Amino acid sequence: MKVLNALKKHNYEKPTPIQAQAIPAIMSGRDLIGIAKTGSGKTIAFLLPMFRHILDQRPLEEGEGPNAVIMTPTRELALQITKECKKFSKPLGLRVVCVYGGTGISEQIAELKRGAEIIVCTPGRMIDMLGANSGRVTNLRRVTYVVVDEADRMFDMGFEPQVMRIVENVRPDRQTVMFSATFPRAMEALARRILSKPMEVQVGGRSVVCSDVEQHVIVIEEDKKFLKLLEILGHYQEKGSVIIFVDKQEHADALLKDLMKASYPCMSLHGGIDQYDRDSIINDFKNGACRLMVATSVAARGLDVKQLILVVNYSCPNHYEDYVHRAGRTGRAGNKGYAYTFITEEQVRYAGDIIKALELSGSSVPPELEQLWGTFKEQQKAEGKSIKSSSGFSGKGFKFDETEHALANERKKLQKAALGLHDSDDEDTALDIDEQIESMFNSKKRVKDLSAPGGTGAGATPGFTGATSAAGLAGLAIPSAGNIQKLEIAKKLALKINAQKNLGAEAQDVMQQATNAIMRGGTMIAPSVSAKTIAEQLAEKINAKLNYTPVEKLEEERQAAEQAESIKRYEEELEINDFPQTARWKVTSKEALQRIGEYSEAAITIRGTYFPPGKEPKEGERKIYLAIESANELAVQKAKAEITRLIKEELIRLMLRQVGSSSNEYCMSGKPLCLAEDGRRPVAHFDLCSTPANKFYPPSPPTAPLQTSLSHLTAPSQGPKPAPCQRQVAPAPPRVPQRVPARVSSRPSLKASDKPEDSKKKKVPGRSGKRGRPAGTTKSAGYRTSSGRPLGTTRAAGFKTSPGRPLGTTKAAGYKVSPGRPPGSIKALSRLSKLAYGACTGAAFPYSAMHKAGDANTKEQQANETPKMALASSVPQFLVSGFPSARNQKTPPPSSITTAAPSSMVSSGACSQPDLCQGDRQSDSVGALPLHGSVPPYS
Ligand SMILES: Nc1ncnc2c1ncn2[C@@H]1O[C@H](COP(=O)(O)OP(=O)(O)OP(=O)(O)O)[C@@H](O)[C@H]1O
Repeated sequence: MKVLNALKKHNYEKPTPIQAQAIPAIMSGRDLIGIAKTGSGKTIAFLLPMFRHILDQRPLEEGEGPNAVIMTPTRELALQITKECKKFSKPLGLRVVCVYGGTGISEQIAELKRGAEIIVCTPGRMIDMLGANSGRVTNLRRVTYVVVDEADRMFDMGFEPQVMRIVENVRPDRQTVMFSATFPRAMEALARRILSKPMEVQVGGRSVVCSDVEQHVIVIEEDKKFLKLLEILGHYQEKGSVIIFVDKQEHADALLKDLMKASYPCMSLHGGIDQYDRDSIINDFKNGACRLMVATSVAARGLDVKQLILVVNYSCPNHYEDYVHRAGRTGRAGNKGYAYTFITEEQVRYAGDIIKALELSGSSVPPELEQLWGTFKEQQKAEGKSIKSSSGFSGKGFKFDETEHALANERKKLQKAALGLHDSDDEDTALDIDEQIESMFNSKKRVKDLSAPGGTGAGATPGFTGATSAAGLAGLAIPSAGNIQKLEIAKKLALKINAQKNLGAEAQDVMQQATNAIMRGGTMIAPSVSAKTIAEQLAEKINAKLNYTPVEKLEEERQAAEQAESIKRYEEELEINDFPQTARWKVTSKEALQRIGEYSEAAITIRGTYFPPGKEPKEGERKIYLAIESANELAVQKAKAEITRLIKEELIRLMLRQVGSSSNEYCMSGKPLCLAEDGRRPVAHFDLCSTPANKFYPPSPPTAPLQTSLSHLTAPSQGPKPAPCQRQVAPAPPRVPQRVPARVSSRPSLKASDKPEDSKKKKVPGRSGKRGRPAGTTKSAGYRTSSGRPLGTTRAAGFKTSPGRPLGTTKAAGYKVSPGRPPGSIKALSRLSKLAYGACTGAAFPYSAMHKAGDANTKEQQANETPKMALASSVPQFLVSGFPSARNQKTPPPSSITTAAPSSMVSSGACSQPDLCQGDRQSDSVGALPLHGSVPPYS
């Protein structure tokens, strides 16, 4: 009833087609992929079933995390969904928190601590939150409903590792739903890994421009574009709001200035703008305070502005999906809209996608565009080149310009490598990393057999013999401290066998006599053989001939095998000395060791000494290594796999950073990114995982091309020493050898240079304060507030400036620059680095470790936390009206609902990527349940 009232209040009179079909399907408890055109109301389609789902759960208790998590690719979209969600959550008494990057984390932490049933988030900040305050801010233990909005984008470059990391830490029998207007098949296959037997609801075409959008494409010369824009604006501006899309941040700022000069008040929105300003720009645009906005594709998805009448693609979109989403900012919720696209002859390679979009949506293709494309195709054919579709998801990623495109490709390859997904063309990258890690580990394995004094060390390697290897009985004649313990065990075994056989001392067998001799410390003499032993041996011979095994012997063998098994010890050593410092930190910190130990149930110790590059250990010394030990071979393998994963993740992060630095990247001083003296980038630079203040190093020599080999990360630099940097205030940390105690269990005592960054709290004198505040000044010293406003002024007082924008200037004056970045400089590469960040933080909470870390009742608790399915009877009547049989049917009936191929179909060739389609979860009871059933408890 409360939902119904809210629907009425916001004039939602009847469900849109996607809502009518997706809502009952989700309420039946199934995982779902929902595809429908832009502006068709997908948000409500996943929100309404979510409220029902949450209301069926027991209330949250103190310290418990949310019931539902909604993930989106952009901050603006996260805010928009939160707003939409609040329309319903307030009357229902549910709490929503929006967790997104670029803004103060403390407010979000405070909100989360108060408790929230729903979190709407961007994945990167969500990972931060999960790791914050040792997981005490929020957790995923109560999450049973997960939404991935704009799912294709979320599984495109950049977000996938983060999304996966979050989803993998939610209980496996969760309900997961995904929505988008575009969903290329390749992306869908990837996304299906987190779904369980999903239904697919597709309304209209798969990736088609909404039919309410009238599309126009104009082939035009670059220098005539602005005049044409003014002509179009003159026609449409007074009818509603207008958004103009450009390809780059600097183009957005330049066009903004030109439009201001032409007396069009406008704003610009792009990734280089401070998040506080981005939020207020969106607000102003949505409420009509400003009706003209120049934006990059950051505003292409999800943005819902009711009165938006016109979209102008001032720069031609460089992939199909981008075109569909940009055009979809208008013509929403049944309203009419217009989209104009400028394309120059130089951009002819994008013409194919535009033609495809026009054709699929039933619009006419202008003859000059067709002609341009035809000529291009012929040219390509003559040159023997093939023409590919520039879908954003066929390995090309989300392009800004050619350089960024190349960098994005490299990033994508590395991310795929991290996830173990290989394309034919990037297979070598993944293999390279795995092989190189394995070879750098220089792994040494051994199995210690402690079941008998003469036990052999299987797979023993040089340097591993000694106590455990049986060097013959003669070798055992001088018992060492090590073998006394083992001999003791052997003795007990022998005594036990004798007791079972009821043999006297005179009937001791050969081994027992040998043991006694050893324990006495003397040399072994020839064993005396009793008549009973001889009789037994004879009996054994007869039994062997008759192929008969006495029952007692069988039992005895079983017990012996059990005993032997229980005292086997598996060991493996992984050398980590030559990995980059941060990679070593990742696996040697106290928390990491503890976590890996808990997860794998193996003991991990740090041994040896760190040797810097070029130094070799002397005799008797060993380079730093991790020793994994367990009585269970599987535990050792698990620990090794986790260590490898952590190292790989860190190496990939470092390589991604290298990708970012292989172009003009700006450090906070506004100068090109500086490298450390050894040619590496300063560790803390853009590294949001580490807490120390930013380091400033001398400007780099010309950047080297990207290398996917690990050698450049580990080998010392040969390059010339760069000139001193004006802002250099903190020298690179000295690389000194350090000794690590021979056996350190969970608390390694590492020296400063090998300690995790966050443990170094020392402030370097003279280092600048936060947000570019000069050292020594504080906020209260009147310098400025955290958002760049002079102290004492309020936003309302008209001082709402971004950091760096001169006071009194307006956003529209084009001064909106991020701190330290010169106006007009692009920040896309730092954004790439930030995206890479997910690869580094997310590892902190493997599912099992997280659940183990909780209290002892975790499993019991989880069993009680069964996600109950929402009942179809709760579907608001108005929603069901367009869908009358929804209440009584087990599966939604309309023919437009296509149920996704079950695994059996997949394996029979229904899908080209069966391995991906089958998903990780083999069995899922949710999908198989009838409409009114309930999900079995998770245990
Ligand atoms: N049943 C309904 N009746 C009327 N308006 C609706 C209904 N459902 C949603 N809307 C409105 O339609 C607009 C578009 O909805 P929404 O943003 O959910 O679309 P979308 O499909 O998610 O679009 P995109 O693919 O661009 O993200 C919103 O303004 C929303 O309030």
